[in-house]
Amino acid sequence: MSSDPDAPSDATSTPDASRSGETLLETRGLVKEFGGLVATDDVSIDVKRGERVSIIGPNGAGKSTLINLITRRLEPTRGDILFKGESIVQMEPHQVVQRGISKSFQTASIFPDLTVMENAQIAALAAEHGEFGFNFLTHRDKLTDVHELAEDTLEAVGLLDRAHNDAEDLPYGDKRRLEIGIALAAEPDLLLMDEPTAGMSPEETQATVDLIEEVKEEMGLTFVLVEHDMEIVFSISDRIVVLNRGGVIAEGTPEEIRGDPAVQEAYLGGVEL
Ligand SMILES: Nc1ncnc2c1ncn2[C@@H]1O[C@H](COP(=O)(O)OP(=O)(O)OP(=O)(O)O)[C@@H](O)[C@H]1O
Repeated sequence: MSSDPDAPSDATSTPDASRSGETLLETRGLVKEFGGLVATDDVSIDVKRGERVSIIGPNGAGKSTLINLITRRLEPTRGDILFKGESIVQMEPHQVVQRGISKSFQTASIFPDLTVMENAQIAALAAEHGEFGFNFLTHRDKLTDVHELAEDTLEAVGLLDRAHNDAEDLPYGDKRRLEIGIALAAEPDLLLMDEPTAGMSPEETQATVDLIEEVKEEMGLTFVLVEHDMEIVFSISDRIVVLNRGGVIAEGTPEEIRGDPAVQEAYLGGVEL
């Protein structure tokens, strides 16, 4: 348990969630080569606790590759990734999740035949047990925790009234909300989102953006977003990192990025953002 008197009291916060300003994630000289192709070219970025950072760039710029390196789905060719000051490049993907990095919109994160509540419970159970294994003596308390966590998660993403529907019967936008919920059930410090609004109607997109804002406010979450929709990027980000051909060509606040001629040239061929 936390002895930090400043620690927020809600169940979803970690004991050190109040240390905003601390660097949570850092990549150092990160390189990923696929054969002769340099997909990630010497990328050094940092993300502070509580920040909302968007990664933008043209098709093939290396955005998804960077996310997949951070989640350890891809092996870097060179460089280091630090999370809470600890190198994670030798870790397995599940260990990275345990350290507090969660990615939403992973393919097939939903079990379609199970109810919304069962999906949330499985995610909460995985978060509770993780690599620590199953402890028979604490089974009862753990299960109570899991039920509460699943319920809190569904409430946070606005799906509690659909808890007993089969996941496959949810409308598309609600499925994406459930995916966010599944990622949140792991109680991450850092949420990575790769194109969360892809394939959504304008209404669903707005609802998802509102949800991301709510979650950020309620949970004090730090997130890194890959998104093509510039309206979303400019409205939601504290800071924007621009990639082109694997390298960082600009970094700054939405205002700074909007006025950056190099970004306009590289990213949109000179069209004003
Ligand atoms: N597994 C892979 N094997 C070989 N090349 C790859 C692989 N994954 C990505 N690439 C290449 O690396 C480069 C960066 O791809 P990546 O998917 O990271 O870009 P992106 O910025 O996410 O693009 P998009 O916006 O189109 O999703 C591209 O040239 C891509 O073809």
